Amino acid sequence: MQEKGGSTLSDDSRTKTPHVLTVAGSDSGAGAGIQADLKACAARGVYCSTVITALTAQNTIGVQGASNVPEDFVAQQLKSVLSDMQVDVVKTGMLPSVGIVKTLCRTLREYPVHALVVDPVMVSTSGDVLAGPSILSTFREELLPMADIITPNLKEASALLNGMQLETVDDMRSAARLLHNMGPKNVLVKGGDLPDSLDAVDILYNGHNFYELRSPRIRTRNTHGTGCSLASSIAAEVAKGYPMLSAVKVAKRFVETALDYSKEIVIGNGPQGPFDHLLRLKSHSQDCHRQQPFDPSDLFLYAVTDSRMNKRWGRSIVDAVKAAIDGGATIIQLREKDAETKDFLESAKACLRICRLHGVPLLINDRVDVAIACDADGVHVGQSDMPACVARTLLGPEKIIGVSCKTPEQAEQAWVDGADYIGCGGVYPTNTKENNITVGLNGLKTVCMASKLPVVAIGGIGVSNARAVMEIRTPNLKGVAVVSALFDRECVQTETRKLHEVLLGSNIGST
Ligand SMILES: Cc1ncc(COP(=O)(O)OP(=O)(O)O)c(N)n1
Ligand SMILES: Cc1ncsc1CCOP(=O)(O)O
Ligand SMILES: [Mg+2]
Repeated sequence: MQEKGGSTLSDDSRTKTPHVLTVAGSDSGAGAGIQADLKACAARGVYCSTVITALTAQNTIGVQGASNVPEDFVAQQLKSVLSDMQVDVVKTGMLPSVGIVKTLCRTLREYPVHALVVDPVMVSTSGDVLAGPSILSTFREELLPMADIITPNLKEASALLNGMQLETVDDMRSAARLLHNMGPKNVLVKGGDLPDSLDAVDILYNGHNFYELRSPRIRTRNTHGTGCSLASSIAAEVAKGYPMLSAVKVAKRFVETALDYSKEIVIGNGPQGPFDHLLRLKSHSQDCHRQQPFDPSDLFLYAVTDSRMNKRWGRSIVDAVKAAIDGGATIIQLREKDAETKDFLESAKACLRICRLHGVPLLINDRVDVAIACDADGVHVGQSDMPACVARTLLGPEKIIGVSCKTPEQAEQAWVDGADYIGCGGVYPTNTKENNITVGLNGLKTVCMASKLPVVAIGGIGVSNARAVMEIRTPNLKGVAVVSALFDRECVQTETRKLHEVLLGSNIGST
């Protein structure tokens, strides 16, 4: 690894960030090329710098135009990055001229890196030529011998082997051996285009062993950029320090997961769409998305379910949630301490559909994993649950996070951790939560005054005392959270409605 660089910090004061430099062409449609490399590296948690070799005008239909970057400007970009930025792995994609390949090889000799991943891009997935045959001999003589791995598809392997026919897995093994003789340490021949195969088969050869890497073929239109993404994901794993076989396996699993996730996304009108590296774009029907960012007035009447109570009264969680919403609940928390994870997830998905239809946010108590799995609107965590800052990292910036707090210090920490609201209590004694210390109205007031976040009061609250709670009248107190007074009753809807009226009568939520 090269050590050149201009930092004034001493080495032991720095944490090394894994860094991939991609040397490739720009794809205006952002499915492949530099753009795919950036997304793949971001998804794999690795920094990615970029040297652009060509600009292409392309979309899901094909490549409409290409313009090479002048060789000396490619050289300048390479030098800028490699002389300063502690690159671990260089990954190459579209190298459109002999001059650019030679420039790259020369610069890598001057600034050696830990590993070189070569995706010998020649033809785009749409069939357009991105690097002509004139380049083949320079690839063979200069670039391939420097590579730690090359990742040709069948067409590229065949072109590098003077048109050798590749139709079977045995052919792929022979090709891998012949390509290995050209100098790269590892060869991954990708068999995605192999005819008559149910599985996708790739062959990895390291000069000693063949590895046949099989996975189910994913039927999707959205495969544009898979080659670039696989190569940059391999580069990312190698940059993290993984050995080549592990890097290839993890990279393949990542690309397959992303392809499978993106099977149905629709971008562009052409035959080959891009896929979603960050696993975020899958379309949910309009009514399935929470429309609004968190609104503190949602805390007005906060219904918190309890599986034991619902069981006692012979109703499902879904029925309980429906009834609470019909009675006027403004936010729901599923607090299912006894449920099996699988059942909890199923119930959560069903409740989420109802909540989304009514525009009521649904949070999950304690279980960040369940919240992620069902795409709930957020979580509520206590002082001994997953820290809110960790939940925030896992859930992302848009989800709602509530934290239980009994003191101003805890409220301050919740704010620092990126929470959206705090739940303060038990205000009154409760049988719903064992060994829970009661803070009383004074404790509630102290926390509300100190908190930078909106507050919902919880613990022993019902129709008879909700008004007294709200009458502490601090601007931060936005509502009450209630379990037994709603769910340990015969008719959830009636009890919720009564509480709703009391709260409206106390005229809060408007402050
Ligand atoms: C709105 C609200 N406030 C407080 C709590 C209590 O959370 P926690 O302290 O984690 O206790 P459990 O509910 O997990 O027993 C809450 N659930 N909701
Ligand atoms: C979960 C929780 N956290 C503090 S008190 C409490 C229980 C609230 O239940 P109830 O509304 O039945 O008193
Ligand atoms: Mg908890």
